[in-house]
Amino acid sequence: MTVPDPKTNQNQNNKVQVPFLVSAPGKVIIFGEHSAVHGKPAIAAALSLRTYLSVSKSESPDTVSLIFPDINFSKQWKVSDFPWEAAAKYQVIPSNDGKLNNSAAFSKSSDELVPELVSALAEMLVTIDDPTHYSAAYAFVYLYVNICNSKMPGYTFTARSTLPVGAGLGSSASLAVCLASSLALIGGHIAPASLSINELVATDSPDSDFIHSWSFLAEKCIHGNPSGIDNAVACYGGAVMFQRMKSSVPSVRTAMRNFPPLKLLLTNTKQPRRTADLVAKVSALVSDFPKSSGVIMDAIDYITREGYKLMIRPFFDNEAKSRFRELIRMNHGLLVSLGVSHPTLERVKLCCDELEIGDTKLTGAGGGGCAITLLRDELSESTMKNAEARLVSEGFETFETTLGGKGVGYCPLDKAADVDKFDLFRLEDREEIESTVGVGANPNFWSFW
Ligand SMILES: Nc1ncnc2c1ncn2[C@@H]1O[C@H](COP(=O)(O)OP(=O)(O)OP(=O)(O)O)[C@@H](O)[C@H]1O
Ligand SMILES: C[C@@](O)(CCO)CC(=O)[O-]
Ligand SMILES: [Mg+2]
Repeated sequence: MTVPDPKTNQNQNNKVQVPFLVSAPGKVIIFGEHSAVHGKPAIAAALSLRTYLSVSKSESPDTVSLIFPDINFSKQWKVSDFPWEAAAKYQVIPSNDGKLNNSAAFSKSSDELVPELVSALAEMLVTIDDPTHYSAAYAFVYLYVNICNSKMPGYTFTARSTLPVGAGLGSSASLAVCLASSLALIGGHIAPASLSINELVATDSPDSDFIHSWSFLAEKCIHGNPSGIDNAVACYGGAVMFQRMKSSVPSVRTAMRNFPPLKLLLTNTKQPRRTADLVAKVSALVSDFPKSSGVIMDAIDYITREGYKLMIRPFFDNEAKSRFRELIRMNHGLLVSLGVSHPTLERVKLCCDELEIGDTKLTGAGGGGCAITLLRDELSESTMKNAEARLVSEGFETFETTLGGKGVGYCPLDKAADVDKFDLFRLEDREEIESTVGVGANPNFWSFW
């Protein structure tokens, strides 16, 4: 983490030049969604589908603007509308000797939202009725007052995803990581990223840890009670085994460097749902039926650990693959018993079972959203084409993606011409976003923390 000038709260070295872009990946949970919230381990990997966010100076210097076309939402505030005084009591501002002058607040704010600040921010959000809009704006204003300050000029934040939003692939966490990284850059708390796509990171950097801790709070604004797995993957990338610990003990995140090349089909049911509702539903079940639901959570725990053992074997051979598919099938059944499947997800599963292409489970919070099918090896191209055509004819959408990619990234927009060319708002669709700014199609534009 860099040390900002205490007067301006801006880092003098490596100061970011506006405009710029940041980006973070979505994720797929292989085992352990929902049980992860209740302290069990889960396994997830970063997707090549990502969220992109641009920061530019607002036309009017005292206006902060959000432009979120994927959810049909835009909003403006005046810089002076933000509750800076309330924020100052809890804000973490590193002093120039590099120590946190409010370290108690830092450790508190790094895993809990500050209730006084939440109520001070409520007034800025009163006119927003739609929960989708509300949660995205809430995450933004919470981070903005904590990470930025009243002396900074107004900026415009535009976000676009190549991920389906609210469909189980971690769109909220990838937005949370984009917000945390962009605000940390303009607040002068971190330096622009410098690692190229092929450089390996031996240990987490303080800058990525800073982004990670604030993205967790943004996820809290969106989800209520996240385990932290989604924003950890969106921030650090790769594949992980993750376990949330009891409060005050940090979560355990074990990078899985030899993640086997899984052949997955991703199917979006297009059934809308909110992770916040599904997490609350499972928590209610846990408190109504602690013993029965506890046994289900324990079974998912064993499945995840069995899956982990198979995945870290030096050879992910045919025997490992067939055991792995059994685990996928069992994990889905247990999620059904927790009440988080949906008729559309069951239709995807039925379709894949009938076509005998592999084993299917819901991924992410369920209730709609996406399913993953771990495909059998020997499937021909025409079998796969027919299967995808059948899923599409039933109203679903299939995705091709690769697993285990990079975490949060940064792309400077040096020339004025870049600003028009990379105007996220104007880009037509996922394909155009990917081909114009995408990390996959343009790896040389991007650096990573
Ligand atoms: N591109 C985006 N633009 C604006 N807001 C977004 C975007 N992506 C995600 N969000 C915010 O995140 C919310 C969706 O988060 P939610 O956790 O319900 O689904 P998810 O993250 O896609 O799935 P899961 O949590 O199961 O992986 C949206 O309602 C919106 O508030
Ligand atoms: C449902 C859940 O387990 C995964 C959502 O992607 C919630 C979480 O872990 O935060
Ligand atoms: Mg989410």
